[in-house]
Amino acid sequence: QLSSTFYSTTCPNVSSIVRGVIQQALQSDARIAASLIRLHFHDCFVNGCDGSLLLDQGGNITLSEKNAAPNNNSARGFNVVDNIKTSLENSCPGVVSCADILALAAEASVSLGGGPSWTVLLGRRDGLIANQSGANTSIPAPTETLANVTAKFAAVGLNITDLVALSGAHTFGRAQCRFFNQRLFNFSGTGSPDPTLNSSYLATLQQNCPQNGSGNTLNNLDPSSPDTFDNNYFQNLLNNQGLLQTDQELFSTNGSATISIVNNFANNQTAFFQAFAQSMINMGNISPLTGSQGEIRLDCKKVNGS
Ligand code: HEM
Ligand SMILES: [Ca+2]
Repeated sequence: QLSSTFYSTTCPNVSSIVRGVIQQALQSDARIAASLIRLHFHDCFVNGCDGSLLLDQGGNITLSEKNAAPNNNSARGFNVVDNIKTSLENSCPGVVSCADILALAAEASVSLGGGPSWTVLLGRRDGLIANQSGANTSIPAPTETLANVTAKFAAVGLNITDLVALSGAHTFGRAQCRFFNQRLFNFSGTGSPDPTLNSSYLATLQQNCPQNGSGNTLNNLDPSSPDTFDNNYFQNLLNNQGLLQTDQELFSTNGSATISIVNNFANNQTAFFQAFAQSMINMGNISPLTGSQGEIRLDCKKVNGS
């Protein structure tokens, strides 16, 4: 059972310390807020929100989550998590878990980006293991069908409103060409691009991600406001300007119950912000370790004593 007051006597300034480090990091990296919220997502979908994503490979950690396909050369921001941890160890030694740092960093990142604030529930403890195969199977891939992605959310207790709201995190941050270039030239062996791609947006993307070009080139997930947390992502979907296949599918899958949710969020930013905050709380509640389970890691990259 998580609680909003978990650190109120042991680390009363925890939220402002987390926020301060992120604010500092944003000065030199406009993308870092997006990168940090993604870490919380990739942590929570694998063994619950237990900081398992943060463990480096080595010693008893034979196969890290960092090295799993959805994270390798993709998940970033680990150095900022370490800076937050160092700052917290200076103020409240041995008290705040790395799993809670990710939950707090996600909220601060959204709010600093112009999005909603919410009360973060706290008291998660850090796990002792990583689950690389779990990361490979439980985190949705951008080429999956909507039915598959929906099933992966349902597997952790999240419904289609959560799926649509949380996909709205693609209102900021970047994606490498390799995650969507299957849409640009020969979609599903048709010899043509994905028909749900807006034609001028398609031309831009083909230019930035040419055939035989580097798959690592970065693109804004939300071309209309790349670093701002707003509802433009949903307006983009209405214009066939979703970057990932899984983004556009939320609106372009015939008969899907997600369509009316996208329409609502595109027309009503307040409704999106409210739903997003609730869905972040729902995601943060996925199977936390509490009480005497796990530990409070002293270094987010390593299990204590290893
Ligand atoms: C619905 C299924 C989802 C899929 C298939 C998906 C897939 C992806 C992919 C492929 C990238 C680009 C990574 C790269 O280029 O290295 C990305 C980036 C991102 N994702 Fe998702 N994602 C999903 C849901 C979510 C959720 C639930 C959140 C958070 C609540 C989220 C937040 C982000 C953010 C903020 C970025 C940009 C990160 C950065 O710039 O470093 N995504 N996602
Ligand atoms: Ca945006």
